[in-house]
Amino acid sequence: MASTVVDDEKTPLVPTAVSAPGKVLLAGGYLVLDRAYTGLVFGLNARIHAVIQPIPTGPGIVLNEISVKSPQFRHAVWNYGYRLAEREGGVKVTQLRVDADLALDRNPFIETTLSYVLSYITSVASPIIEPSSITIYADNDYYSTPADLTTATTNPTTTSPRFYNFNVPLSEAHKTGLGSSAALVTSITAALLSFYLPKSHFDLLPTSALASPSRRRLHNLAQAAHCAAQGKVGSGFDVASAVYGSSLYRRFSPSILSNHPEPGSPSFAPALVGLVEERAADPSSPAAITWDTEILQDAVKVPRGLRLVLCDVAGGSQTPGMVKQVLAWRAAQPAEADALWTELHAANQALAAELTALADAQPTGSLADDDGDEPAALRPLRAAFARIRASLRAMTRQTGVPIEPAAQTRLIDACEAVPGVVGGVVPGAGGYDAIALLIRDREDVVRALRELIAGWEFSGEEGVGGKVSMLGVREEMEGVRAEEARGYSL
Ligand SMILES: Nc1ncnc2c1ncn2[C@@H]1O[C@H](COP(=O)(O)OP(=O)(O)OP(=O)(O)O)[C@@H](O)[C@H]1O
Ligand SMILES: C[C@@](O)(CCOP(=O)(O)O)CC(=O)O
Repeated sequence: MASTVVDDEKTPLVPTAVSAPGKVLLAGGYLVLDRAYTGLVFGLNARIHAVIQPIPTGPGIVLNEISVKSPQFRHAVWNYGYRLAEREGGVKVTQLRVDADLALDRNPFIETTLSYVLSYITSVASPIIEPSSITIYADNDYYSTPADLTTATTNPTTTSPRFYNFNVPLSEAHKTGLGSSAALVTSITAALLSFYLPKSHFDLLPTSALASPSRRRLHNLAQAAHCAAQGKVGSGFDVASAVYGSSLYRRFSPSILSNHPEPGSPSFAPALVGLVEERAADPSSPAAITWDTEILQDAVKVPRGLRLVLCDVAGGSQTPGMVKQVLAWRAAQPAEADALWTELHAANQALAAELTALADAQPTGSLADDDGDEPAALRPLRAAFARIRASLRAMTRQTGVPIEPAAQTRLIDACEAVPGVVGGVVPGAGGYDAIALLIRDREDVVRALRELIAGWEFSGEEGVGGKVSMLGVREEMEGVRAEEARGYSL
């Protein structure tokens, strides 16, 4: 364990908690990788929470250690030592062994985030980082719930725990695809910045302000850390929605991140500050970087009385492989791809426009109100979903990649036939992972859908099969937010 003797004058650090939402890319999968197009992304009411607190030490001694744990999972403890690297290389973070006999179980998202955020903090504030411990809590819908937990929580004599103890190692948990890594990186980044930096430099309030410089720095830093941990520069819609919540999203130019130095390499720290604060790294470097991300919060709304529903399809798809194949096809067939991309983009825009128009036109009343037949106002929305699905099926046929495969077509068709279901799509990259539905927000509609899904035997063309389950999540407009640090426990 690394230790350093320092001055005993310290500013007291106070326990701090932050949460960031998961996401669903309702429309714009693949297209959003290209700045010419946008994605319609909704934040979800399933959040990842990070609670950070000081580790008490004896007078005059500072341990250079940050410990992170995720108590919902077995053996999910990661301890890190840190030190300033030479030649402005930032903070070097090294995982410490919890037990000499156990192999190191690395968590690249946590390790990379620590090295990015500590490098930034030591560059703009004190070079001394006091030790801390971080606890992660994930809302239950991020992972499929084992049957025994479901049974326990449906038993009327027990109350459902806010955060399940999944009682398996994280590597064995089945993710439901809500963007756990982006919400994790965003909440840890925001927690560290709030904890170590003075309010004058970083303040998460006010919660929604697009113009907030703190939120913008958080976005830039979390995107950089997430891409580095993933080992690739994706569109970043998941981190953007973790920070800003639901929006019509246009990605940043990939070149902003693709040439960034590695942690530990000379000048990593000033380059990172330049990237986060959008100023030239030093007087001799070229112009300042400006993130060209576009986040239109007002262009995304859900009309009163409607809600999103997500269903998890057991089995799942390998998204990275699908993305590679689709992009390779697009490069090989530019004319065909252009036509397809143009039509799908128009269909996606039409859905966003219909949702917003309907939300703005309904300042009172609710589309869930029961006055006999389904409101005629929902017809254009149905048409918008149908148009998107037609394009996604064309994409499936032309690329040969199972974006909306026949098994998903059958499932979405069946859901759309339930009265009160307005429309459905395969979200994100599509495939066998999930479906997203827009429904009238009524008990009877949810019940009918639940019954259909409970009895549904999913059987895909590629041997993918299993059960479908309805998640307990819905859309939420708000992005990252400060939480009350007291009161978190399993
Ligand atoms: N509760 C958690 N505690 C600690 N680390 C976590 C937790 N949840 C996720 N992670 C980290 O995030 C990784 C999963 O990230 P990945 O990008 O593969 O999934 P995702 O973001 O949920 O998926 P998708 O992009 O399909 O929505 C895990 O391997 C782990 O490193
Ligand atoms: C295919 C892509 O556009 C969306 C992938 O979304 P998801 O992980 O399936 O939710 C990739 C990306 O935007 O980075």
